[in-house]
Amino acid sequence: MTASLIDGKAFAATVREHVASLVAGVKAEHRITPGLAVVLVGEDPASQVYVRNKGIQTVEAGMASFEHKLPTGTSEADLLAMIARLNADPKVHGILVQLPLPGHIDPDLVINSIAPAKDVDGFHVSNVGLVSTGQKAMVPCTPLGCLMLLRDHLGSLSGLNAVVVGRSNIVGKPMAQLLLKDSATVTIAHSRSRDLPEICRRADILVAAVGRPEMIHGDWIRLGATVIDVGINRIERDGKTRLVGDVDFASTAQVAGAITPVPGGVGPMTIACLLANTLTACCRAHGLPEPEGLTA
Ligand SMILES: NC(=O)C1=CN([C@@H]2O[C@H](COP(=O)(O)OP(=O)(O)OC[C@H]3O[C@@H](n4cnc5c(N)ncnc54)[C@H](OP(=O)(O)O)[C@@H]3O)[C@@H](O)[C@H]2O)C=CC1
Ligand SMILES: Nc1nc(=O)c2c([nH]1)NC[C@@H]1CN(c3ccc(C(=O)N[C@@H](CCC(=O)O)C(=O)O)cc3)C=[N+]21
Repeated sequence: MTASLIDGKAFAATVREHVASLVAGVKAEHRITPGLAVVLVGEDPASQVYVRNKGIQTVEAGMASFEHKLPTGTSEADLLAMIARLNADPKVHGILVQLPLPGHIDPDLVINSIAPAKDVDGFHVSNVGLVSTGQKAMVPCTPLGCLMLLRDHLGSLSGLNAVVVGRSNIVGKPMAQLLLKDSATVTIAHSRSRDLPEICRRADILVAAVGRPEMIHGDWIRLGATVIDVGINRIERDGKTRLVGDVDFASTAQVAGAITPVPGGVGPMTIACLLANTLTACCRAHGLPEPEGLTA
């Protein structure tokens, strides 16, 4: 069997177009421009690339982009003060603080200082609680993007065995919550799990969010499974720098029914969902009808 490709890049483009057309409507009818503030502390080159891409795509969708680049040595107090200003700024509907933060700053403290209604990453404890109890929330962008791809590919997830490899607060745990909400039977595996290949072989849906290049092999995959590869790993091969996922694409594509590529899979969906969340936050802030089809 040869897997079909789940084209996240193309799907993300349709999500961004949908967002852009709704943004145009909000601007024309209500004279409101949705705004996203992105805060980057430090010089991490990968983070700089992501932040630049987010800024470009925000503007392309017709929204306002506010980028705040702070030096590595910025104190926690100064960062908290900046977030307080953004919380109070009516032009800012969404706030994203790029992770990871430098070691002297407590990420939980920073994330929980963002106004929950502006927390477009969905990382604030109150959004975590709202998602896990199935209430209206800001849903984390990467898991939301994965869910959109899965629903588009499979229709219903009800009753399917889903295995999430990875239990981070930003990907694994919220992914598991969303799969559970869609009535999948969910297993969360991690570095202490025994016999990971055997656990993965039970999966109708396998979501890999590990951060280990090409760790998951084709012989761990159930025939016909749907594989979502969240991993973004930069490696050296044949003297070139390449981007690979947490799944060994070549061997997995022989067995799976469908698979997301890296690049061009989950990554572009993450940014599309960030734009969608910013529009949703803007509509909620102004009492406008909730945009349809953009959240979980
Ligand atoms: N496409 C996108 O938009 C995004 C991609 N990513 C990528 O996704 C990947 C995961 O990110 P993130 O969740 O932040 O990473 P973290 O490092 O926070 O979490 C990794 C998880 O994988 C588990 N793990 C590590 N090694 C193993 C192993 N050998 N076997 C089983 N489980 C293991 C860890 O287990 P334990 O808890 O026991 O340590 C942990 O739960 C990375 O490649 C990252 O770059 C992240 C965010 C967005
Ligand atoms: N507060 C916060 N929120 C995040 O959502 C967040 C974060 N911090 N820190 C880092 C991770 C990582 N992340 C990615 C987003 C897009 C791509 C993406 O678009 N990737 C392209 C390729 C990009 C390239 O070539 O480097 C692709 O997969 O096709 C990847 C990774 C968001 N993250």
